[in-house]
Amino acid sequence: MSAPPSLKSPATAAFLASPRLAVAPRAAVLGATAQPPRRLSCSAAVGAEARDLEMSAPMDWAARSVGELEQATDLDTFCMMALSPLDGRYFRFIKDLMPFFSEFGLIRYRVLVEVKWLLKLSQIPEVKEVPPFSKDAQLFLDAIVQDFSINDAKEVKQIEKITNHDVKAVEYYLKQKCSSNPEVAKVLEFFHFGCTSEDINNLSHALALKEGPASPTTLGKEMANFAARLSDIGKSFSEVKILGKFAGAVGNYNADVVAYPEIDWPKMTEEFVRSLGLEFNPYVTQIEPHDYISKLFNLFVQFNIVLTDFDKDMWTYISAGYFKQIAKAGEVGSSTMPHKINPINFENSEGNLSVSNGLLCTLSMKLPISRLQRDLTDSTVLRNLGVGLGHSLLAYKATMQGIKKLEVNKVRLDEDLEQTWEVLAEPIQTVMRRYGIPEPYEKLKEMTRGQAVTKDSIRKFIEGLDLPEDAQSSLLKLTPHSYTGEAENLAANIWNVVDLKSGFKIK
Ligand SMILES: O=C(O)C[C@H](Nc1ncnc2c1ncn2[C@@H]1O[C@H](COP(=O)(O)O)[C@@H](O)[C@H]1O)C(=O)O
Repeated sequence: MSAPPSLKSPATAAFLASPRLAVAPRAAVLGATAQPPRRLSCSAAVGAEARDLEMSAPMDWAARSVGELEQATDLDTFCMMALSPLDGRYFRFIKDLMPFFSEFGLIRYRVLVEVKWLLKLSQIPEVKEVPPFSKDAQLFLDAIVQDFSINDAKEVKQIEKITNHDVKAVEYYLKQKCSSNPEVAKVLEFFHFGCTSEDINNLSHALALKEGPASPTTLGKEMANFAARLSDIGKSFSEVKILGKFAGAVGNYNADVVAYPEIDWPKMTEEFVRSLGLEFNPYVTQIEPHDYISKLFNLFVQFNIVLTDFDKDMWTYISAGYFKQIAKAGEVGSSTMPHKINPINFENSEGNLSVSNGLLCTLSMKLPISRLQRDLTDSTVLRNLGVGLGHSLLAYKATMQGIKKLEVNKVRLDEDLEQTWEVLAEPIQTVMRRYGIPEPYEKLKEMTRGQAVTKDSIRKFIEGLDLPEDAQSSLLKLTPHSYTGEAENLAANIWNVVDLKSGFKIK
């Protein structure tokens, strides 16, 4: 790779012109393969005789598999070897998040912000050194963002190997890329003008969060209580403002003000941040303080806690037989019990919600803390935004999949209700209180204690009560099946509180 043409300092140019970081030959990296496998020995006493067991150290197969991975060009090999289950086993469920939260995504957003900032500068009359671009030059710059590919991101990574500064690498990449356009080539030094890296980074992360999180809809229409709880939290997502800063290295526009004192920088940068569709945070240090990410993730955590409660209830209903799971031909429930269909989707969801909340809590507790102007601890931590959200997305998909497989087991529900006539003790007692019959609770206790409560025993008890005729006849009509109060109406009216259209939008 040649040095970016815009680099004027001889020292920097010489540094950049120096050979690329030497990549160690594969054999050296995998040095272990070249050596004979180490032997581990241990003693084991078996009865009276003790003998040495010799085991091959795992280095040979491990190194071989890393070698295969390094040579691989197919997705299956990468998935097979991924350390994170999100990137491997569950790749197909969360791949939609990857363009936003991967290394590629971050680089692409940085390119977008740098290009848009150059375009913004060209529209500020006081910045005469960057005159408005012609239509062609604008199209050229837009195309850099629109057509930005994984190969382009790889070019940026090559530059980063030399700079060891990931944001600077993007700036050099753009300078290199734009040197072929005569109009843009004249203003290359205005890429990253007046910016600190964090001006670019915070907007990139904010855009990823704004465009990336999936929008789960309501879960379980018939589960009205959960739908209402989840929807209530869901509405709060839209109240979190995704914020951006662009105020330079200490949050005061120091360098910008010296270069162009006549410009109203807070106003100009607010316009810029808003033009990206983000809210503006004027009170910042070198970094946007990340409080909004904390708020957002705390909401995800709360949402995930309710969903965990839902998953556990569904698991319990299934195990009680209230729901059947529709079997899919070819699928195996248990390797040893052929009849079994486990509630694996709800279990997968519960597990991933737990992993997700662990990560989201860590992120939300860590990110708002940075020493003085900033420390760089957030840089590496922020690379995990997508991991936390990825486990959530995986869980939401698993719950949805679980719900799709369910079938209400009416026979089982009827059986259960038929055996629980004692539930009518509550309404009978309440009607007795209303009509002033003394000691209603005690009388029912006496009737139900130590005896099976049946349809007949309940009927006999009601007939023996001194109640107005209509109250008595409505009690006689009551069955465990019909003792459901307003449940049906409440379930039907759930759409008054659950708004599927705007429930989960993030501003
Ligand atoms: O505008 C600036 O750069 C100001 C500078 N602060 C920095 N701001 C943002 N990024 C910086 C900063 N410093 C380093 N780096 C680069 O961040 C990268 C950190 O890598 P990782 O820990 O893997 O996330 C890694 O690429 C680092 O090189 C300061 O002097 O305070």
